[in-house]
Amino acid sequence: MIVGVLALQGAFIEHEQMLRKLGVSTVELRQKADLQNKPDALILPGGESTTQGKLLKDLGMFETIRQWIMEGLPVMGTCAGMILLAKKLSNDNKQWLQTFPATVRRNAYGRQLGSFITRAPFKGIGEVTMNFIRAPYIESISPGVEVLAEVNHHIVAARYKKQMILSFHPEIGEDTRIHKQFLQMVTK
Ligand SMILES: NC(=O)CC[C@H](N)C(=O)O
Repeated sequence: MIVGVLALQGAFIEHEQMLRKLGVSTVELRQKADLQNKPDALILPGGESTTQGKLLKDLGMFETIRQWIMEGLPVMGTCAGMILLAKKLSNDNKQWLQTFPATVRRNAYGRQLGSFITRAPFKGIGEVTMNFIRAPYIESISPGVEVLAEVNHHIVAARYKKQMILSFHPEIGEDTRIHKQFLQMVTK
């Protein structure tokens, strides 16, 4: 299995390290030429969604990646990645790939003081540590979306078909269980 990690900006190296720990090969997607071979799954890392979205378009990568996801390529979007996948953003008039039928709020915990760590249950795993960094959360979901985790009554992780979105950063720390769950979704 080869997982493509979008490597334009943000926390992509940490995802690659997690996957390496799990014995999975990765390929960095940095430019259009990197999309010649379709990977078995995709990770859209945290970072700054506007920058990432613009780069995807400017580099001519946007349509291929959107098409791949629409065709069912499994994808995990964390933080900025969640924003890129959301069908709608409640507090931003931009929109990006729009493949995940949910409304997401950017910088939902505030811009400056919006970073924190907590522990909460994650469906199918149990309690996990969650690192929030100027994170979004999910304000509403469409039918067919499965909630995977909630913190303070806000949805912070969800799944729709082969797409998984997370408000927090599962690539921080030593816990590989969320990546493992994602890989199970890829192989099923
Ligand atoms: N850690 C993150 O990915 C933060 C996301 C960032 N606040 C954005 O709106 O793009």
